[in-house]
Amino acid sequence: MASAVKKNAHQFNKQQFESVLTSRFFYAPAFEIYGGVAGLYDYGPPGSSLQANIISEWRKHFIIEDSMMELDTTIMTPAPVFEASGHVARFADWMVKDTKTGEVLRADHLVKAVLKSRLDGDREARGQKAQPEDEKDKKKKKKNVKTTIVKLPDEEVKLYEEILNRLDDYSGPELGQLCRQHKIVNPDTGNEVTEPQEFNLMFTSSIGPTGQHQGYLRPETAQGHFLNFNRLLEFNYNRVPFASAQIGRSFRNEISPRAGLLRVREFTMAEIEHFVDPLDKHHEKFPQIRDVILRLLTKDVQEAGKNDLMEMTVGEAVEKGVIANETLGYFVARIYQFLIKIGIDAGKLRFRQHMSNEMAHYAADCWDAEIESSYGWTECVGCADRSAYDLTVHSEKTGKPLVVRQALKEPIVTEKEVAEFNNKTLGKTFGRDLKLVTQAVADLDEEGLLKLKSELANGSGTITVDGRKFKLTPDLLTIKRTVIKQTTREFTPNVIEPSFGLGRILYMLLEHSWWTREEDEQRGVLSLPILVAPIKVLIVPLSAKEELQPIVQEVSAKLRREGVFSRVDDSTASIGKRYARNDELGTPFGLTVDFASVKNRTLTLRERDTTAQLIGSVEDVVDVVIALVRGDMTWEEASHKLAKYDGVQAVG
Ligand SMILES: Nc1ncnc2c1ncn2[C@@H]1O[C@H](COP(=O)(O)OP(=O)(O)OP(=O)(O)O)[C@@H](O)[C@H]1O
Repeated sequence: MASAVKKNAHQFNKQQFESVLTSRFFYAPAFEIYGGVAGLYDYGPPGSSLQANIISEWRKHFIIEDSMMELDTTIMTPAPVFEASGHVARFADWMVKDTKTGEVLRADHLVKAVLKSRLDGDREARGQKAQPEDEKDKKKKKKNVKTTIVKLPDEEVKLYEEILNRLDDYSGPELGQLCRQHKIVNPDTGNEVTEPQEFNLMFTSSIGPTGQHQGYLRPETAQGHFLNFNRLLEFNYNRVPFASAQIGRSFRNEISPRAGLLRVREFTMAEIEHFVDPLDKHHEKFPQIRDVILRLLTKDVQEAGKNDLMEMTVGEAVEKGVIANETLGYFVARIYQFLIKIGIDAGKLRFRQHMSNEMAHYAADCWDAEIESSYGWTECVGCADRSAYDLTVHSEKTGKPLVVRQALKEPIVTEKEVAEFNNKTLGKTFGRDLKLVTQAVADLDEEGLLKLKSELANGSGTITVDGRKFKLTPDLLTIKRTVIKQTTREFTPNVIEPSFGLGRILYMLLEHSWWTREEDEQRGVLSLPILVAPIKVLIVPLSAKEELQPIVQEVSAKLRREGVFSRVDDSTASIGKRYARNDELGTPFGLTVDFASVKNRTLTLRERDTTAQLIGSVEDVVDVVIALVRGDMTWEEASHKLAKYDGVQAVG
């Protein structure tokens, strides 16, 4: 008989949850015994295994499924790369300082926290519920922005709401003006703040012993894909579309990281760059995901100051132009499927479209997978159509073409005016200015060439370069109407970029998986899907007696051989405590080795969420648990398979 999962109905207890994550060493502040550094975390054994399992599934779901080309490019990057990409000029946030203590605050976060707290106070004064906070408001809690229950004038409420909706629009000086206009001060001290200053989030470094080559730690893995574009293209037999993928560390010197794993200074990203013909963004596997239903928060809805989600299939979203094209839609749906597969709660997942003011000028469309947690809604995956921006800027900076040359099925035949130069006479006439003159003629459009042609027919013409006039005569060049047959097409591919932050996803997954037992709210369970659970099977010998050891060894050896990650808990704690501890680690199955195991070769199998138990022979139970871990069998099927042992008693 299937047992039910009995969850405690009480509210999520964040303190209890976070203390379990630390005590079970999912992750913990790095360098703690030296006092720690904000925004740097170390993952312990369960956190590392969980991340490795998420990555393993990510590789299967994206790289293997779509035959992507995997990369591992360097973290240390010379400055010109980020000058070209725009990061040196623009990858920055605005910071302000407390005028007395010097404490550094992110300007937009400060404005948001203070105005939101005033609005919350107003809502309470009006007897309404406060708005749920989002990740960026974490500062508010830490910074003790006390919500004062005061009713505000209606026009002030409207103004604050407008400011909050358009927060991304404000420049640094405008944020400073908002602080002055609305008397926004450091909530911790009541002190005024300085004028906002721009702060680039990249960590700088220098390459080589003399320090003359400036470098940066990459803030994303993407540039490594773009710089290797020509090699990747060749690897793909000079054809698009194709995608490259990379999992690796990125670094951002966040101004004041205060939201646990959600805003850190060093983190693992998994990024895909899908290179596609700008004239053909259809995706051949789109029909496979067409019916995936998504919850979308469109830019139109947000720009109207609302929050309503639209539920529709990806097919419909692309057809109606809500999502810009099939390839972008394909990746949005694949991101959704991945997040659900690893255990993210579908009810706490939405895709939010960037509003016009958030989107980079070159981007065609951009959707963030946002996940809800006790921190509010947080972007965990960005998915953007970045058009031809990245390849174009690197090509311009280096002079190296980053383009696709494609043979045309049908050649394009056109007629146009073409200048033919007589290099001998030109060289004699113009000497060192030869290149300047020929380039200026080559740059003329059809109209310019026709004008010059008629001037030459009348004896001579002139061309002006940088204010200097050069006389051209028919012995120097002729302009002829020529038939041109174009057999290849050259274009810069567009890039669709899904960009995952693994730490954020991992934290969300932990929070969504957490609950406490009805009978005892101190007993927490992490219902991680088997697929990603750090340890799959816990082997628990009932006693420390020697006689149980051979079966413990036998079972763990068999599981090892089958590639099932198990762990023996032979500590002296009671069996209940040992199971409770492993429920907190998210271990889905337990095998109890007791004296009956020795006498009758039986094992007891326990399921984490329901605590249901099944008994059977060592062989059958081990086979069943392997099938369960591989997803080849459900618990229901396991119960049927082991039903023949009903009535067999465990010694416990
Ligand atoms: N400081 C950070 N700590 C942890 N993860 C991060 C951080 N910054 C970005 N990420 C992750 O990398 C992904 C892609 O980065 P992207 O540049 O799109 O983020 P972003 O828009 O700068 O994020 P935010 O606006 O929250 O700072 C994000 O969806 C997120 O999962």
